[in-house]
Amino acid sequence: KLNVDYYKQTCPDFQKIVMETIYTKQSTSPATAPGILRLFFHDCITDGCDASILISSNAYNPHAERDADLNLSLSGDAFDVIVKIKNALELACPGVVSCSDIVAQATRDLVKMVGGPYYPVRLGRKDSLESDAAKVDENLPTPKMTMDQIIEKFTRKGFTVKEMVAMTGAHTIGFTHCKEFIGRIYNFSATSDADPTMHPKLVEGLRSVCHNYTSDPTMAAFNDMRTPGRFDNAYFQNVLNGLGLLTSDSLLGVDPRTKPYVELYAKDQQAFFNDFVNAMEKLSVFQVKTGRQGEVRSRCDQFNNINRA
Ligand code: HEM
Ligand SMILES: [Ca+2]
Ligand SMILES: [Ca+2]
Repeated sequence: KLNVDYYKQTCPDFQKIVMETIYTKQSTSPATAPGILRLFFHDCITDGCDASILISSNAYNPHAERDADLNLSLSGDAFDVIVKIKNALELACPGVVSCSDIVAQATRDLVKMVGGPYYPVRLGRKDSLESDAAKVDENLPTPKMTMDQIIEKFTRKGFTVKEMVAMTGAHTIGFTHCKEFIGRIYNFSATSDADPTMHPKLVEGLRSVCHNYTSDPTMAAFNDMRTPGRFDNAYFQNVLNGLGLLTSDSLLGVDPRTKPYVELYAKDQQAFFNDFVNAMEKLSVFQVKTGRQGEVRSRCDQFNNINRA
């Protein structure tokens, strides 16, 4: 049903418009690429790649997905670039391109723009007719989960351990807010101030970044302090060197089910890119809606019937 040429007749400039808009946006706002990659993951893993995450709450639907706690830290730049692409597309070919296709295509283009691999994006998704904050927690992994719990979140949806590790290589770009790792750098345990598996230099650096995070909760650290803006395999090298930021990142380098992949990707970037591509192609078509299961929204943040609950 989905195919790469879906808009060839109906919106021939689709690819060009997405490409030009992301390029301008990323050049001025480097948080865009990591922001949209995370947004895409959160959208797809919660009932499929259907732009459910873009809906804004309103009086009829007061708890839309993006208002869930785990989605509050999604980057404003990511939502913004989607609005910009949608506006340009509505001028060129009104009512044709779905928001979910825009997110999928823009994610691929932005990953490529910051140094990541290219992969084909099949098109023809419809946008969701629901968006419910209550569905988020059960679907998303969190940094304090055990590896059993994290693996279960992914395998329940048909993703293998290898695909999970490859996709989490996304942490090679972007930021994490201090509150996500603060327990690792202060008062870790009765016997240790900091998580002993974390490199002392990283602990020191993070303490300085986060020293007043309670008064300024926007404080954040680079996920990959070595090449923070570049999509490469440095994340996996970090994980093996005690430079993983989240507890879940560090666990990937320890658990016998995930460690072999981390070791492979740390020394072979091409192996990481190949597995990332395969996993992202799979994620990109996860539970997509077609035909009457969805609609092409005219605004990405609203259902076409704005009274929809
Ligand atoms: C293994 C389970 C995972 C956990 C526990 C996890 C958790 C997190 C957390 C807590 C943050 C920081 C958010 C913030 O403070 O703003 C983050 C950031 C990020 N995550 Fe994950 N994540 C996981 C897997 C993934 C996957 C599979 C992807 C993509 C396919 C991904 C992409 C990202 C990106 C790109 C960022 C940076 C966002 C930005 O800079 O705006 N993560 N993740
Ligand atoms: Ca979704
Ligand atoms: Ca990097």
